[in-house]
Amino acid sequence: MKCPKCPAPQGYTVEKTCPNCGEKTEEHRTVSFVDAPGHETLMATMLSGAAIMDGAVLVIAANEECPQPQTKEHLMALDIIGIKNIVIVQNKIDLVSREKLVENYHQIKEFVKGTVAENAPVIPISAQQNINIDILIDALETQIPTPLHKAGKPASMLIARSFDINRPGASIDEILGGVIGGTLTEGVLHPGDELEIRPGIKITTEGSTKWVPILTTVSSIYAGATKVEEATPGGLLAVGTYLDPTLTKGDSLTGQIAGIPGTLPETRHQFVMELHLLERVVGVTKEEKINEIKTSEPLMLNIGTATTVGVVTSARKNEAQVALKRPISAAVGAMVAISRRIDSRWRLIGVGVIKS
Ligand SMILES: Nc1nc2c(ncn2[C@@H]2O[C@H](COP(=O)(O)OP(=O)(O)OP(=O)(O)O)[C@@H](O)[C@H]2O)c(=O)[nH]1
Repeated sequence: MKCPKCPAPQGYTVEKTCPNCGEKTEEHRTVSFVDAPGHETLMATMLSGAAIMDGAVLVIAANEECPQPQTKEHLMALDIIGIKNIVIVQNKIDLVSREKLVENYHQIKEFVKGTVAENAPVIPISAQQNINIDILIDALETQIPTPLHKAGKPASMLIARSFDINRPGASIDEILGGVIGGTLTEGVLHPGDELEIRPGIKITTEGSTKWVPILTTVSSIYAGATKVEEATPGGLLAVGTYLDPTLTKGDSLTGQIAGIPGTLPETRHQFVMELHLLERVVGVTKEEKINEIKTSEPLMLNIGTATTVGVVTSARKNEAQVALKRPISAAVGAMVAISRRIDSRWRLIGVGVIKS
């Protein structure tokens, strides 16, 4: 929300009235946040979220040495996935002296040198004490613009969640079918639009298996708690459909793509990707060199919101072919985050670009 009278940054507020002058605020922009995982969580969560992000806030604690292994891993992921709109937050400034703060700032600048975050602004804040949050919002506003350019294409949505129940408090006419949650990567979506979902459902008959795309119609759209008549790229949506709720139950459609029928990328059970491997494994105390990808090794692959395991069927220096355990719908040129199992955890080792 923004106050029409007070200039930014004091004008931003979550309140319906401006805390500064009492004027009624106006809705300025809807923003959704995807949290990155804590120490024990797999990188997949962060990588699958990364595909739908327009920008990133890299939070660094001012009272710790920078970089921490996890921070390194996350910056590397942003770098290779190609998220360029970044704001660095130097948090917990209430816990350190001015000298320590400056020292930590120089560590941050040294750490991001030569990376995608090299020129990102560093905003010192205290989340707990509510210091400089308005300045941070201002920085987000300029560094991460609303992705208007994506709206002029056929609607395509990456599905991050799917549910068998409607939102609590939904009216009776809305309780119709399964709900899919995610974000539009392109295009504009309205209630009443037809939707195709790919790869769809797995059907096994007489020992043979095939994946069949699902067709449905949008019944309602929510952006956060607000029912909307039009959804555009940016922000997380809950899209009501007329699907049998058993099809959307328990995140069963997570990783699939929904869009205007006939415009979605083909379903792939295997593909060849061009490889861009990192030099070293990041995020482990001893940074090991990354060896070449070998035939028969299993890899965890993140494409959009999909996570699948692929077994390498042939490998050359800059190229690998993988057979997928679970098919995906993805276009040529789509980015694949590649992880390898190292010391019982999946670790990011590079990216691939789908060739065929
Ligand atoms: N003093 C101080 N403490 C803070 C500040 N921000 C967060 N904390 C504390 O730091 C701790 C960790 O905060 P979280 O929000 O859980 O951090 P996180 O990065 O999500 O942690 P993970 O679960 O590991 O991802 C909590 O105890 C917070 O109260 C701050 O600005 N100042």
